[in-house]
Amino acid sequence: LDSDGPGTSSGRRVKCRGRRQSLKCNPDAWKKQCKELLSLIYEREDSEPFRQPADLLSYPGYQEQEGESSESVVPERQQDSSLSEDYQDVIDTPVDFSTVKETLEAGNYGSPLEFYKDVRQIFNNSKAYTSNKKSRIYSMMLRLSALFESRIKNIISEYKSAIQSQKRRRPRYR
Ligand SMILES: O=C(NCC(F)(F)F)N1CCN(C(=O)c2ccco2)CC1
Repeated sequence: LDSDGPGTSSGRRVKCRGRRQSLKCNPDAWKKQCKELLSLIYEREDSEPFRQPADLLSYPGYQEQEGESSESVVPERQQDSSLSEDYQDVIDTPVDFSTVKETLEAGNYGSPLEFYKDVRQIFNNSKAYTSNKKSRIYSMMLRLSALFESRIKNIISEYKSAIQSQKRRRPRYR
């Protein structure tokens, strides 16, 4: 916990005095922060392979968009669109950003930690599926994962301190 500055000899956190709406104390602030983080992810071209489920046969379309030699984007295991059997064999828990977005917008995440768990599954699936650490999609995942981790850690620590300060404060009689 960062220091509260002078006047708190006990070192107790007084940052959450008064209205809960202030940024540091609102235990619901994480929802908007995660929506904003998801928008940022969608803006990045690196998220394109992860915006829809990989078991669709839309994969061949992906090569046209790339304009690069098809080897660079088609997963090493598959040079044709039969990705689905292979992908489903290898990946037990397929997840993509469209399902994460729906869950968040439906209010079906109870905390940013649940959101974090699903997004990390997207990245872990990509690590599990790739057979070549130099593949184009794998390198896209690495960049996106670095961006995500740098942003989610503050969302989670603010959430944890908001619920901590909620527990320690005197019960308020309504
Ligand atoms: O088919 C898709 N996405 C759906 C599409 F094509 F509509 F965007 N993907 C993304 C997930 N995959 C990977 O993480 C991966 C690692 C190494 C090579 O691929 C497989 C390929």
